[in-house]
Amino acid sequence: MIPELVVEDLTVRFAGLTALDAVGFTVAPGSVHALIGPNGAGKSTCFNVLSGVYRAASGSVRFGDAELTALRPHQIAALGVARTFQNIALSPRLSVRDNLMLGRHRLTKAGFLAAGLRLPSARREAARHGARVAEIAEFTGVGEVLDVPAGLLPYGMRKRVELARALCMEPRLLLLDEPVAGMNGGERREMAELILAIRESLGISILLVEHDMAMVMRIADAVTVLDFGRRIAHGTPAEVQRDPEVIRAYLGGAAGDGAHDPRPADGAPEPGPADGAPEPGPAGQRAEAGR
Ligand SMILES: Nc1ncnc2c1ncn2[C@@H]1O[C@H](COP(=O)(O)OP(=O)(O)OP(=O)(O)O)[C@@H](O)[C@H]1O
Repeated sequence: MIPELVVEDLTVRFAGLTALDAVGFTVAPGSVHALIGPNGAGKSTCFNVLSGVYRAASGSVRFGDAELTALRPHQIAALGVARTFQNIALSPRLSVRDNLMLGRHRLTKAGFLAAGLRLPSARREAARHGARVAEIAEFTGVGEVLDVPAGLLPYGMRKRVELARALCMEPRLLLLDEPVAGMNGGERREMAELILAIRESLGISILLVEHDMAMVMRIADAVTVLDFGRRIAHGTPAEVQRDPEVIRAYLGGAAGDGAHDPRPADGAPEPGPADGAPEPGPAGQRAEAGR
C-alpha cells in the first residue's frame, strides 16, 4: 500500500528569509505530482525538508503514519522515500552495477562480517540483489552498460542511472529533482516515457520538480505552484497553466494577457511540445522584470 504524502503549513526560514511560507499539498498515492515555480520559489527547499536534509521551522509532512519532519535522512529513506539530485550524485569510477548495488544498501540484511566471510547466506542475498539490479537496469534502459564506469557514460545515460539507483531502493515515494535538466529533446521525451512507465508498472508516487513545462504538462496528474515560498496555485496541468497568478509569477507582466515566455528552461535546447501534449505554458525562469 502506498500512503498519501500530506504536506501542511510547511515553513522554512534561513536567517530572515522565508523560503517556504505555510505551504501545503497532498500527493495522491500512485500519482505524478509536479512542484513548479520560478527560480528561488522554494522547490529545492521543499525537497530538502521531505528528505530530512533541512529542518522545518513549523508545519508537518506526513507519509502514512510517519511524521517526516522529525526524522533524519536515513530514517526517511528507510520508509521508502528515495530521491534523485539536480546534479548527478553517482560514484564516477564505480560501474553502473556497483552504483545500483549501493542503492540496495538499506535492503541488505547480511552483516559486514557475513558478507566479508562470503558465507552462503550472504552470497545468496548478493545474488538476489544482483538479479533485481539487472531487472531494474533493463527497465530503465541501462542494462547494456552495467559494467561501464558511470563517469564514462553520456550525460543522459547518467541521469537514467541515477533514477535506476533510486528505484533500487524499492521506494514507495520517489522525489525527482529536475530529471531532464540539461538533456536534449529526444532524451527528455524518453525520460518522460520512463517516468510514466514507473508510475504504471510500479504504482509508486512521484513528486517531481522540473522547469520543463512541456514535460510537466504532459506527465503530471497534479501541479502545485510556488512563488517566493508561497503556494500560489494548485490543480491539474491545464488549470494551473491558465491561472493568472501563475502567468504573473513567471512573466512578471500583466496577468491573463495570454503571453507565454518562449524561452526554454535552463538555457537547454528547446524540447518542443511532446507528441499530443498541450503547448508548454510559462517556462521555468523568473522574468527579469520581477513580479
Ligand atoms: N541553505 C540555504 N541558506 C540560505 N538560503 C537558502 C538556502 N537554501 C535556499 N535558500 C534560499 O531560499 C530560497 C528558495 O530557494 P530554493 O533553492 O528552494 O528555490 P528553488 O525553487 O529550488 O529554485 P531553483 O529553481 O533555482 O532551483 C531562495 O531565496 C534561496 O536563496
